Amino acid sequence: MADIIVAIDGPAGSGKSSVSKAAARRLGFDYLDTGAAYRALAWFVLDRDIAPEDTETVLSSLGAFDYSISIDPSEPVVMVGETDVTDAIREPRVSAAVSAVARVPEVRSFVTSIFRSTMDAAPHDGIVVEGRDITTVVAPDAEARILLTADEEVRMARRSAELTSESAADVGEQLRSRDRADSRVVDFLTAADGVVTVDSTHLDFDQTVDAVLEVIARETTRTSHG
Ligand SMILES: Nc1ncnc2c1ncn2[C@@H]1O[C@H](COP(=O)(O)OP(=O)(O)O)[C@@H](O)[C@H]1O
Ligand SMILES: Nc1ccn([C@@H]2O[C@H](COP(=O)(O)OP(=O)(O)O)[C@@H](O)[C@H]2O)c(=O)n1
Repeated sequence: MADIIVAIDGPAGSGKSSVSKAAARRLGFDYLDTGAAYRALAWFVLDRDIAPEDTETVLSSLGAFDYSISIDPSEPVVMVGETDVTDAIREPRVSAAVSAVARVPEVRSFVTSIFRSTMDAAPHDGIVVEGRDITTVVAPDAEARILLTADEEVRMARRSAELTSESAADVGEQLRSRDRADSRVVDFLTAADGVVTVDSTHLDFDQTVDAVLEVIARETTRTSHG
């Protein structure tokens, strides 16, 4: 198991995956994107023509959900069975379905146990794990726990700047409504006790990575001294 666990939570578009990947690469750590599991399950459910809101059928499909993800920060590959779904899980139809499956407590405990096994099997000294409930539920004892935030307009602008066929207004509205739905299930907008907030509203990408690395260095020194 990795000696150092870095837990990072935050809302959509706050920079969790890009910043976590860059920090993991700099530290020689593994990287686990937990949102990818919820997205892959939403993809799987849609692929089987199951309505994402049909909780009973979603739960009965979990036994057939054969999920795997690479934890190399330079090459994240997401598989469901033999299908590479790395790109497909980012499609708007999957983003629109994901909150409905993620709100189900049995789904959350199912994927959380996958995350814990992945963390246990991680080969490097440390692993950066990012999502919505990592600092509070998945790894509350992590050596470093960070809430990555940025003002809503800034997050929407960053997401809209990505290559997409959708208008900025559509991207913004989808992001807002997903955050609204998700925040009814997990509080990822306020830092729990012991969680350090990094607000990237006025930081560029490199400055944000540096700020996160500083918190990791400080917290891991502190925890190793008891
Ligand atoms: N501090 C920053 N300044 C500018 N752009 C950023 C910053 N942090 C992240 N980004 C960009 O914002 C977009 C959203 O980041 P991403 O890592 O996908 O967020 P999340 O995983 O939280 O949804 C990406 O295009 C990323 O490169
Ligand atoms: N730890 C997590 C991670 C993601 N999720 C769910 O998975 C969805 C996709 O997560 P993501 O991290 O890929 O989303 P973005 O912030 O990258 O847009 C979220 O909208 C949540 O519904 C969750 O419930 N708990």
